[in-house]
Amino acid sequence: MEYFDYRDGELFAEDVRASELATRYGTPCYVYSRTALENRYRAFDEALSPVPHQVCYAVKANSNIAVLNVLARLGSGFDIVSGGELFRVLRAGGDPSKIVFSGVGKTAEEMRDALNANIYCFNVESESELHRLNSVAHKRGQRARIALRVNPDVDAKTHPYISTGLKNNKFGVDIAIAERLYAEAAKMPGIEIIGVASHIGSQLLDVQPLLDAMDRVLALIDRLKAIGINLQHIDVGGGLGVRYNDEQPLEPGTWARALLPKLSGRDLKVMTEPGRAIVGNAGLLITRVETIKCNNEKNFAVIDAAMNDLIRPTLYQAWMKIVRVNEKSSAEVKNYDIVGPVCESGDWLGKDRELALEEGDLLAVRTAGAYGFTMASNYNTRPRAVEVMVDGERHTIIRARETLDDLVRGEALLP
Ligand SMILES: Cc1ncc(COP(=O)(O)O)c(C=O)c1O
Ligand SMILES: N[C@@H](CCCC[NH3+])C(=O)O
Repeated sequence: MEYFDYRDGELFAEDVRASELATRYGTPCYVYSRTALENRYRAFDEALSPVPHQVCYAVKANSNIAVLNVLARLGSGFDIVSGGELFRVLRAGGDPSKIVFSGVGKTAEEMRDALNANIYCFNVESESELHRLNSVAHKRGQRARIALRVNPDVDAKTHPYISTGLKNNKFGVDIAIAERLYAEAAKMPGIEIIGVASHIGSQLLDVQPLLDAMDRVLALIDRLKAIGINLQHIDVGGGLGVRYNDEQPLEPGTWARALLPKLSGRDLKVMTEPGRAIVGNAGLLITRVETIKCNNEKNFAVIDAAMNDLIRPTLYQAWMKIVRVNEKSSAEVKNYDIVGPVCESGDWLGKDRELALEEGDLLAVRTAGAYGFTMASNYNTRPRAVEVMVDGERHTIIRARETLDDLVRGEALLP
């Protein structure tokens, strides 16, 4: 199902004209579809329905509290990586008993906050973290429920910046030492072992690396059983990709049908942490062409969105689809680099795009719901964009555009 589709040549977000949103809220403007979010969450929930499971949406992909709230209402849990994300989930009405806390550098303060909230599980990523968590929890007279996030050393075949399950990545505990660490954890007074986790990378299109990782994790689970450590859950991570261009994404149903048979006969709850696959195609970024210019026979369309709004193209050389909001144009089709106003040559959202453009035209960057706004910055003292949620014919601001005062908040002149 398409949530952002053309009707009579005009791009709609659900039942609202994208041009109406641009006029009403200004540009650049992130727009999310509530129906898309809900349907994508349900696709994961239903795919895992044959087994006890919990979908924990990865907050980093899009952490707006309205997005989190829509998912929390459907029963979603959350995968967090910071005290800030914990705060957001709680503010959004998320259930702490469905929170898993990943991340390689949890501070003692973050651990205390998460213990205070009584989250479901810490995904421990190093030996040092295990000792720190034990000591923080024990001092409070608590036991922290943990899974070790193991690094299974499989190649997820994705961009090196978003691959996380290889030996040379900083994530997780080397699976070769996991058994020893579990045995040590079993003796720690501040630790209760409940599971195991792995997450091998993002924008995965092939199920095989996920199956390979699972085989290694299941072998570990068997070794642990042999030494008397029985786990309650396996967290298979997130990472399913979406279609930016012509990729064939791995659908939740296909993924689950490949994964679940491996678990038959095992009494394990399945946890998963999808981010991009839930929000990626639930969002787009509307932007306006400010200036058309030609340098040395190269055409540039300078838009009012920039690398500070959407850094994926320049950071990962990610190809993101850029379309006209109004398909019709009397302008000549030319080859453009679509660039922002930021003072960096790397400030581009698309290169070599064949488009008919005039100054003032509206464009939309598709599949911008994941790792879009959450990676935005204020570089060049640019206020971050407004975020809007559409639900049928309704539309609401879920984050106001930043003001100039917002940008200097907390700064001070010398006395
Ligand atoms: C531990 C963990 N879980 C879940 C995710 C979500 O990944 P994705 O958005 O690719 O589903 C990430 C990010 O890659 C992660 O590091
Ligand atoms: N930010 C990355 C994904 C990061 C995954 C985090 N573990 C992207 O936009 O593709």
